[in-house]
Amino acid sequence: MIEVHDLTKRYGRRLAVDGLSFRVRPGRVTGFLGPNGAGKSTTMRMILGLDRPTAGTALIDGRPYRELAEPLRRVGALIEAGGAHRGRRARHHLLWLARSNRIPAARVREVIELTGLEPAAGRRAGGFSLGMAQRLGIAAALLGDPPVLLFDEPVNGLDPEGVRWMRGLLRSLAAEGRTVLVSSHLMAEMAVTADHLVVIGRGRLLADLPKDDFVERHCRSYVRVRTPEPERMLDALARAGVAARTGPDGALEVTGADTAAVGELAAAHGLAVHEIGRTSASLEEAFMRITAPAVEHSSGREGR
Ligand SMILES: Nc1ncnc2c1ncn2[C@@H]1O[C@H](COP(=O)(O)OP(=O)(O)OP(=O)(O)O)[C@@H](O)[C@H]1O
Repeated sequence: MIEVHDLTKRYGRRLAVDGLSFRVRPGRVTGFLGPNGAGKSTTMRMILGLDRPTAGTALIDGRPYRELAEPLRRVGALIEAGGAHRGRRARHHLLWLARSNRIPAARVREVIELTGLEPAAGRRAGGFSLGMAQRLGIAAALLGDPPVLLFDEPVNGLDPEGVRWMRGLLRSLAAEGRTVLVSSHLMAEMAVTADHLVVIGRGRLLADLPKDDFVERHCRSYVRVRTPEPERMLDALARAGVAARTGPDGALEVTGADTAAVGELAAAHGLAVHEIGRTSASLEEAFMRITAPAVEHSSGREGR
């Protein structure tokens, strides 16, 4: 488990992380979401002891990172692709890491297999594609078989096959009962990968809830209906006491009535219907709506 309590980081006049508190539980993928500059990387760096908090605490299984004995066996992280010396061959990099952390060499073979790194294991890390560098970074993170894993924007720059592989890996690590925290600035990506969402903006917590609850709470569901006589349709709906509004493309968005009721109302008024169906606002729209104030505030204050 990861516990962040009142975590704050100030860089000069800029508050990168501002009194953040949340928990990351085992057995599920927790998506750590926020627009660019929201403070995700800074938070992860503080959890990993790479940055010192201005205030507050970040604990892994009840202890700060610096107090963990054999940290590679407690927590693994992919913070930036690779991390290996460019001239060093991938297998040698992993063997060196294993040796310096008293991890048996047999585990190196296992993580190479697990990450699909075999074809590149004998090559120098400097010539790696981003996809291979990511796999090497993940192999290193998994070396100590840690119960807690952090990934900072792991799908950035990956091709579709790499993205699919990464999603599967994150899900299987969580299914094994590990604590998995994954940052992203793309809601659509977390929608397919995460079970739980922690959303931040401008260093502050905006939402912390199961993904399904997020969808239910923020993704308004409505009946979309297109008719050549929208004004008459709006009038009929209003007289029936059903809320509706005109959407951006001219179709009507009706809430509080199901498809059948809307269709029957149209028929009763002799209105032609060209299109009708239930739809819901996308997760991406909901994410933009929630984080928009933080983004606007940020560009206003920082003059970016
Ligand atoms: N070492 C640093 N010195 C000064 N300011 C920093 C430093 N690191 C981060 N910041 C600032 O802190 C804020 C949060 O940055 P951070 O990288 O944590 O955000 P992020 O959510 O990870 O964004 P991104 O997705 O763009 O990486 C930004 O305004 C950034 O410019």
